[in-house]
Amino acid sequence: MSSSTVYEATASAPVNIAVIKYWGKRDTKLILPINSSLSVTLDQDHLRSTTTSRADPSFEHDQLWLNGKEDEIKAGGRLATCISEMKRLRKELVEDKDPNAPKLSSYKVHIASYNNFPTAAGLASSASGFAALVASLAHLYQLTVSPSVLSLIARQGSGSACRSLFGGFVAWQMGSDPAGTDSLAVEVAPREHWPDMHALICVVSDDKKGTSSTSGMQRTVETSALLQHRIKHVVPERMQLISKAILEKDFDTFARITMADSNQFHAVALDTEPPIFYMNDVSRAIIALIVEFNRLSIANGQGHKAAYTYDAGPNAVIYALEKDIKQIVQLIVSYFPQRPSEFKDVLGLFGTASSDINTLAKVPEGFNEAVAKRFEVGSVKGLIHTRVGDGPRKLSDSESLLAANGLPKTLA
Ligand SMILES: Nc1ncnc2c1ncn2[C@@H]1O[C@H](COP(=O)(O)OP(=O)(O)OP(=O)(O)O)[C@@H](O)[C@H]1O
Ligand SMILES: C[C@@](O)(CCOP(=O)(O)OP(=O)(O)O)CC(=O)O
Repeated sequence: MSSSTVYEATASAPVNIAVIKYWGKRDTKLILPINSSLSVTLDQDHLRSTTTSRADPSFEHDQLWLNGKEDEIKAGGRLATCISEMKRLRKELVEDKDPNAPKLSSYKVHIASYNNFPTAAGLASSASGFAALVASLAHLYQLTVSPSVLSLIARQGSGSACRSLFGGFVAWQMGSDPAGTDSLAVEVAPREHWPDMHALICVVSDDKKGTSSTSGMQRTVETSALLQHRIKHVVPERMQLISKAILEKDFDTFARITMADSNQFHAVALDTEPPIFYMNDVSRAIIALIVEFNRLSIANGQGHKAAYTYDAGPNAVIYALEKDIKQIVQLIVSYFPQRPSEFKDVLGLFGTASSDINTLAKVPEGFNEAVAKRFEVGSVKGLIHTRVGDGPRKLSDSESLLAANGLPKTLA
């Protein structure tokens, strides 16, 4: 190849939201968890990180820009670890075997990434972000390795990121090797297995910056006795039961376990010294609505029709089957009126009538309206309707985020 060859690749990666939560590390440097976890990958047509990586002998440092702003790559930090691990794979798997392969592992990289949703707003941007980083470097370095191998590296960026290397329903097996070689993500089922699994994300206003997942989970490991019970006696059985429920498309069991595990995660947060609160009054009101909604559907012989889950923040993610999502949106907006412009009917749920979602507010027949008070406009500041999605995608050169001079296009 000529000296003007551009070595570059662009990839996008999805967000994932756990139904069996990862909370606690046995090794903080390698990011090895104290329990296995399981998640649903969300559709990157709606929420995604896109990353372009370029290797060039003229670059002086490894540099990364996130949403157009340079993010420092600290020596020994998570970004530096992921980049150096990917360079190591390039050298071992490609350059050491083929003397003609360009020595890309010795070049510095420029990386530009863009999240199409708010970064660090509790929407798992670190998960899609590190998965997109690893996926773009894997294409740049022409590595023919499985997503599970790449998940070993994404894990060292942010634990939950390892699950975003697959679409569909994904388990992160905790493993037992102290070096972490068996702590990786595996596919439980692809999205095509259960495509009518949908999700409604309720973005809850949150002015205060809470406790980060990284520091919060370490405090829980150090101080919570309840966490020891959870990891020994609760999670292993739940992993089995929810995997089976997914394989059998048994939504009722899936929903029961999902909600129980979210509740227990927030219980171990409360059992931490000093206690950690991630949910607020809005979060708890959404729980009350879903519990009452399920009480009705169980009474009608249909079992659970909705499952809430909360990560390290007040936002709710409600999993439900496609056929039930419309009713759930109508219920949520009757307690949490929306600014008309905020609701994006991305999946065309309401057809043309969706210009003001509030006109469609409705509670189901027999619903006990006293289970929660009605909130002000903006308490839930946005609803995102999405569904189970696929794993990282390779994008074309025309979607590159880097300009010819090696800087992000937004800056060039
Ligand atoms: N596209 C990206 N590329 C590389 N790193 C990213 C990207 N997006 C986010 N990150 C990293 O993740 C950090 C945000 O992660 P953080 O855990 O604080 O928030 P979150 O992932 O949105 O929320 P949570 O993990 O609690 O659900 C950013 O500061 C950045 O370091
Ligand atoms: C509550 C969670 O979302 C916690 C995610 O923690 P992170 O993966 O953000 O933590 P680090 O490994 O320290 O980066 C549960 C989950 O996603 O399983």
